[in-house]
Amino acid sequence: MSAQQGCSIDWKNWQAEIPATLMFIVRDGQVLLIEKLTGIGQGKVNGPGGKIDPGESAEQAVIRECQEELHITPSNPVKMGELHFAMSDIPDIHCHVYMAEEFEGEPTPTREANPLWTKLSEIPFEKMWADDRFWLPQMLDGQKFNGRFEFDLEEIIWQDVQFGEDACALWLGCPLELAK
Ligand SMILES: Nc1[nH]c(=O)nc2c1ncn2[C@H]1C[C@H](O)[C@@H](COP(=O)(O)OP(=O)(O)OP(=O)(O)O)O1
Repeated sequence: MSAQQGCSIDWKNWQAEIPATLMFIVRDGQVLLIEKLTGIGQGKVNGPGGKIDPGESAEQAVIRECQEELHITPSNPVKMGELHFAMSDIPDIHCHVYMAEEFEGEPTPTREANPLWTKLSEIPFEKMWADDRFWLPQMLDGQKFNGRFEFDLEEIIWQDVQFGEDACALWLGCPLELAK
């Protein structure tokens, strides 16, 4: 990985085509991951989530995606981070990342996802997007973050991840949330 090279993205004026979400539910030393069966990242392990629909806030979207993908409804989601993905082969993505400790329902396999309760010490990074190892462990440790990644296909060619309260100041937010 050549993540130390210069970055070709003008992040100041960067705008993603796709606003999206991710949810990580943690309970009893385990995190609820999915094997993603459809959409962007099909075949990878990730948290449940997906695109934000027009008129939705990021929080509404992440709850809806958990309902659609796993038939569960997370309670009291906490926003933990924003991810900015400049991609080479698919549209750029701006992703809002949440954690929760409680949910209603029973995680159920669907057309879109298989639920995978995973020990926090056994997260299968080799089956996940390449960026996850640079923010997911810290987030599961309670740190908020802001991450920017430039990808060439599946490879990270530039990255910057910041943690802590300073990172929250870098969040772009969700325009629809700001408009509410
Ligand atoms: N580099 C990356 N690292 C990561 O951890 N998650 C990523 C990622 N790039 C994309 N994602 C996630 C964010 C979001 O949850 C998902 C993209 O949304 P999807 O295509 O799954 O949307 P939908 O479930 O709305 O699908 P469709 O209904 O098929 O459009 O992929």
